[in-house]
Amino acid sequence: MKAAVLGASGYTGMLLLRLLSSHKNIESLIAVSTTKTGETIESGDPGLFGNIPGRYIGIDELESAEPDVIFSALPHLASLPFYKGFIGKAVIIDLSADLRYETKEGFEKAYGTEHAAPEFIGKAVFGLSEWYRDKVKTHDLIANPGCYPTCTLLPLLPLLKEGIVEGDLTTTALSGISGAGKKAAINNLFVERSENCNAYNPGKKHRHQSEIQKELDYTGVKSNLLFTPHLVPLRRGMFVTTTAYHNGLNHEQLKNVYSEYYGKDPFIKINGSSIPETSHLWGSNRCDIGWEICDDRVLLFSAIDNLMKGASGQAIQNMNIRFGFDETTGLRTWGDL
Ligand SMILES: NC(=O)C1=CN([C@@H]2O[C@H](COP(=O)(O)OP(=O)(O)OC[C@H]3O[C@@H](n4cnc5c(N)ncnc54)[C@H](OP(=O)(O)O)[C@@H]3O)[C@@H](O)[C@H]2O)C=CC1
Ligand SMILES: CC(=O)N[C@@H](CCC(=O)OP(=O)(O)O)C(=O)O
Repeated sequence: MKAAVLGASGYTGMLLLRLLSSHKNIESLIAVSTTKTGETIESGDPGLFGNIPGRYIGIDELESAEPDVIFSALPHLASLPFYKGFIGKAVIIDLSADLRYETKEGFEKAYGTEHAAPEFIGKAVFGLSEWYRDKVKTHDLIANPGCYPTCTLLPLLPLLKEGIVEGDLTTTALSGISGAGKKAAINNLFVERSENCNAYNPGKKHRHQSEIQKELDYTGVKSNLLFTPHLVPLRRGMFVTTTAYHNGLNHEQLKNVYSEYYGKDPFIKINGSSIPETSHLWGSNRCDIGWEICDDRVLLFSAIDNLMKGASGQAIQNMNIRFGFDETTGLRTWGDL
């Protein structure tokens, strides 16, 4: 199969190329770049050490390359103009937020800007793999979720679905700096970020509040999320703590619920009372889930690698599901030291 990556020199694009280069079902890899067209792929990512020969091509050359699957790792609204030419010809997996909302209003409210191609809204599946696996199998447009929504939703959804948790939910989320992408920004400089930690865009000021809330609402259970993201001085990694009120719960029941929902999922590790750590899963496509019951409240802990399960890894997982490959092909369940 032939795979193309748009935005190939950005963080998630680079990681997609690396992962796809050792994926047994990918015979040919096309790296599309706006800033590096014509340059060798290795010059854009010296870490590859010759694993992907060839050069970056421009977007105008993509159609003649005839890809079977296109990963778009471009900023929000940048890839929509290219969609039209590939509908019906290739499966598109978009890492941006362009197609994550089912309504134009939902997107525009969260992003404060007009949607560039509303005709595609509602045509994509929200690619939270463990929840929408059956729909991913049949869709040619797959909207990969954001990293915060992936890490927050995975522990919460089973509990809402079972009616164990409802009402006010408080989520504190910590992200590594690579979550902000490779673009140059003063706030992302080493001197600004090392030995430093702060919250940003609290509550509804962050666009992921509504991306998470809409998915919680689809369970049919009423909830009210208060979401606060933080930047922490890690290169990669995300840790989320959600506090929720429960209506009578013990450790064993919680363990049974998670086992029922995720027991067969290769990338979910049910930690129980052992609190997850980002360093345990770095480089893997895992989400580790732990918890602590405190009287009438439960603390849910979850950790992912923002560039893997939060972006490129989940995108490959979705490709595997869509094309009927083993879900773990080209991905790891173990973390690096
Ligand atoms: N970083 C993360 O943890 C996560 C990111 N995402 C989403 O994935 C997408 C890619 O993110 P990420 O790889 O981190 O971003 P980067 O900023 O690292 O890379 C984006 C790449 O897109 C290309 N590009 C094309 N047009 C533009 C433009 N107008 N402005 C800036 N870049 C442009 C550039 O590559 P080139 O010149 O090669 O075309 C650039 O390197 C985004 O939509 C992001 O929201 C989703 C989940 C997690
Ligand atoms: C640290 C940091 O800046 N994180 C990004 C989220 C990255 C991500 O997953 O989100 P999208 O795919 O929706 O861009 C932010 O807060 O906007």
